[in-house]
Amino acid sequence: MSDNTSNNTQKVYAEKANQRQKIDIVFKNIDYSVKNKKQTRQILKGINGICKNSQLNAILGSSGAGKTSLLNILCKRIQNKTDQILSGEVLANNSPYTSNQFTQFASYVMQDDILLEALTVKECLQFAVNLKTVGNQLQKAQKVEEIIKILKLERCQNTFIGGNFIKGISGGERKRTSIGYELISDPQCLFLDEPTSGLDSFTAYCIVDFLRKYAHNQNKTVLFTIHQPSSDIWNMFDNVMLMIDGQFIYQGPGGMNVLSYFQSIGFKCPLYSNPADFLMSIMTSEREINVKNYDFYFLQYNQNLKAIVEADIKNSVEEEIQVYSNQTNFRANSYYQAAQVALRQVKILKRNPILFAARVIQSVVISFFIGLVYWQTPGPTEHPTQRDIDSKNGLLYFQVIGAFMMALKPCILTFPSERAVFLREENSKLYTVGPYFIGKYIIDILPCIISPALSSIVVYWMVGLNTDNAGKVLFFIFASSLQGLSGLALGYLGGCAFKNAHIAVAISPAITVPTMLFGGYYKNTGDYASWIGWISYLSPFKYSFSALAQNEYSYEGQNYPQDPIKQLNFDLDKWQNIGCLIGLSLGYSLIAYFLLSVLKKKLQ
Ligand SMILES: Nc1ncnc2c1ncn2[C@@H]1O[C@H](COP(=O)(O)OP(=O)(O)OP(=O)(O)O)[C@@H](O)[C@H]1O
Repeated sequence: MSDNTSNNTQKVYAEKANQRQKIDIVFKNIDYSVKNKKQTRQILKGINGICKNSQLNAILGSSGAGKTSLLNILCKRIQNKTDQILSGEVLANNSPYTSNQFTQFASYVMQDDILLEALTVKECLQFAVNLKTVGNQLQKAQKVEEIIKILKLERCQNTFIGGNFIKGISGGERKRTSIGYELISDPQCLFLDEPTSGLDSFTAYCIVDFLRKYAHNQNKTVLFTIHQPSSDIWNMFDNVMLMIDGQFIYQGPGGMNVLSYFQSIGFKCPLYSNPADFLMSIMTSEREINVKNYDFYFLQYNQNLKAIVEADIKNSVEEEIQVYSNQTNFRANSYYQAAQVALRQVKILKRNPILFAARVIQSVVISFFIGLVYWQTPGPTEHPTQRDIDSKNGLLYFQVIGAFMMALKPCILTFPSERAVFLREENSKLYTVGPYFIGKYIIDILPCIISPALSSIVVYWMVGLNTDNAGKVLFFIFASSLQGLSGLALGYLGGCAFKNAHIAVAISPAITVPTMLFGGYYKNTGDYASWIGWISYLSPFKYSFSALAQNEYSYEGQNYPQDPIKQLNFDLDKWQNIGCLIGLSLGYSLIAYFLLSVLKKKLQ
């Protein structure tokens, strides 16, 4: 970015900053414990503190000290529950806030950069701008440009985020994109969990430098946890909190002040040491001598610093937070949210043409082989034997399984990874569950319909199925496509229920195999034991097999002497089966939607 542009951007922000409200975040007597079957473990032990506006506030501490827990509590990600006991007060300008209110004045950049790999940096930011800001397309595009410039993402703005399948941007660029995502709503407070982890020292410096300017020039409150900052980064902190074992041993101005304090209590930093390294060396629980000193640190903190922190808390800003009353925080309507999610899903589909083509080619090739195996199976006018009818039943059931599996597998494999993106975006209030679900579902339907439709056409003509009228062919395609949708619905259900794709894939046969067994092909529908036969009503295979069989076996002229429909013992006509299939798919989709809603609540 040229210096001129940078200066102009800074000027605009400085002007805006004068009109913005300052927010101090205060926490009092925070006690946090987690319970498991065996024990209760206290993670934060009655701590008080303040994160001042217009300052860069950093939390440092030994591993497992409770830094992320504190951050999560301030960001309202941890609530009081049976296995998590939380007490104390968290205040913004001296008022408590809810998780929803938090998103109106603050944003949280989590440690993991959860972004969709098939989108470019610019598209990611554009998506967030569309859903989080008001204005016309031009203004929104300008906002994206602005964020890209501020975060120095110009060079990689059109590069894919990347991941397992697509080569993408670097770790530092990912982190800056994640920060950009949260900056879109121009929050007054920004919380970040280890924003420099895994980055080289220069990239880490650039990120902290940006955060410092952001806090200073725009009166923002910035708080983050950090491990092993370099001396350059250390010198940028305005306010430092040092934490050990759920308690503070220092809280106050950064830089030399911290070292002076520790020198005053008998711990002098060697002349050429990095201050952060020195502090870590006296805090880490790996050294026995440190652990012995912990009580001394706590005592000194209580005697020398606690009162100062409490005085700071008393003097913190008390003005009522304006965003609550101004309603400046924008949220797009549900239709717009669904449309944006759908458009993004189209992009993702288009970015994976090989995957899409593979699905189509696979279904055509498999259908071709099915066609060869069942080539011109005799119809009612060709003196069919019982074996011919059995073969045709096999073909119809195979068609039903194929349509189902081709929709289920890709969905169950990809949904768990997109679930993390959903949770992050939902928590950032980009959209609600309903519009997300509908927007994604509408687009995911397309490949699930196209593959069975193509496969139906190939199979139909090669096998020589019922050609009484065009309606028969169309019905076959329609029923096969609907069966694909039921596979998609069960795929969503599995994907929503399990966090990990491997677990979802491993467990899915536990649902699909029983429903397959009760589809009416492997055992006659009239022969199931009554205590277990009810499972057949939950089987999409039963309805689609029955619909296809009734479509096939009802000829206008001469019919099969054996009456295959009677043999199969189906009790519903073909349209009733279609109705049940639609109902079942909707039911599975609703359960998936419900699971997604529960999941969302869990994260908050
Ligand atoms: N929900 C939980 N259940 C059980 N233990 C937990 C839970 N949350 C946190 N802990 C434990 O509490 C301690 C503090 O965790 P936290 O993530 O806050 O530490 P941290 O200071 O951020 O550590 P690090 O720097 O290593 O990330 C850890 O020992 C962690 O294992």
